[in-house]
Amino acid sequence: MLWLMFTPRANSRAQFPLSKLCNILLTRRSSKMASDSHWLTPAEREGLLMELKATGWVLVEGRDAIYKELDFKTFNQAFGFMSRVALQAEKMNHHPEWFNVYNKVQITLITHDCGGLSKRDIKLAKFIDRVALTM
Ligand SMILES: C[C@H](O)[C@H](O)[C@H]1CNC2=NC(N)=NC(=O)C2=N1
Repeated sequence: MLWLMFTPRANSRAQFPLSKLCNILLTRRSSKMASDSHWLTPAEREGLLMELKATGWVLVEGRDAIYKELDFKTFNQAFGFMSRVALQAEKMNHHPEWFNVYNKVQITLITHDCGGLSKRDIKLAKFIDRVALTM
């Protein structure tokens, strides 16, 4: 009788069956695979990089990243710009590497998860260009 009282419930595993665990792992894997679709094909990459280079983005040496320097009239404008970009970056779960002094903002975009440029960098770069035009 005492043995029965201290033995874990025989069916405790049934509350979290192996099939449920497999489903969770498979779902994780497929959402990771979905994020792989953010890769650029060589043709996409060439075209999109041409567009971005025309607006002042350059390729970083020794790293598959893009870089741009932006000048504003005041610190307030630079910081206002950064605030708008920060909100978008958070929405996209894609964050810039950036540096600000007074009215200047230097931005590097790269996808750390894949160690290179992805569609997310292009999307954020285009957003950055649009916001900069409104400041
Ligand atoms: C775990 C989380 O999804 C990652 O660290 C996100 C967050 N922000 C990110 N930002 C950038 N620029 N690249 C990433 O790969 C990245 N990954």
